[in-house]
Amino acid sequence: MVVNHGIPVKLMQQLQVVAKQFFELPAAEKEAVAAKADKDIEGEVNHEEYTKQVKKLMEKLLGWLSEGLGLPSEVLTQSIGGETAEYVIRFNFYPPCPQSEFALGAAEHTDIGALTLLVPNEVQGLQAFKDEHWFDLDYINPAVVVIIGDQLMRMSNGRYKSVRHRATLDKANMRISWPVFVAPRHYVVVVGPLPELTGDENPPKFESIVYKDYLLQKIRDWALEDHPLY
Ligand SMILES: O=C(O)CCC(=O)C(=O)O
Ligand SMILES: [Fe+2]
Repeated sequence: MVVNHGIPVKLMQQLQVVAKQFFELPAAEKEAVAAKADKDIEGEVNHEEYTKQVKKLMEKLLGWLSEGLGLPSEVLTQSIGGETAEYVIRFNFYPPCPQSEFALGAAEHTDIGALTLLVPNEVQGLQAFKDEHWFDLDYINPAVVVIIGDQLMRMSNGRYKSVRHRATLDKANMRISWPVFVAPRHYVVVVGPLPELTGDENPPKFESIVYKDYLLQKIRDWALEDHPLY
């Protein structure tokens, strides 16, 4: 979790307010807003500014993670395609569920991309799997949760591990989370262990493949495991 992340707290609060308003709209209006390519929402939240700040933070973290591997800071960002890397923001809405012990908001998974920055609202729900147990990630305002994804694990030849995580439902409150994912654009970038990290003593633990093929493989595996796709 990072706290001094540089994303203005006011922007994070605006996101929360607007997402809540959006969720509370009747279904038909929701569709109308979505169809208008977020125009109404854009009026109230400075999305461009938010995206710019998140990208800056993402690049800073990728820089530190590169240095953590003993490599120049730009290596990881470059390896996912530099300026061509794809940033995707998702809004997850988890309605209250009185029988929350029988359901999950998001089934367990690892994130497919390189790195995820997640901002949750104040309702606890995110859990990470470690040492054979699920742990609650406590909500810390205004922290941003950093989740290592599959591509970072593969690029680092396993030195960074992608984190299994899931989201539970709250009995009484709606939970919202805003993850921003960074990943290569599907068709062009080959992702695999960085050559600087492999050699005779460190054979590659992962195959180098085009990101799109990795995605397809993962979706196929999920389908075989009967994982819900979302
Ligand atoms: O809502 C959460 O806290 C987790 C969401 C998540 O893991 C995802 O969208 O990939
Ligand atoms: Fe996730």
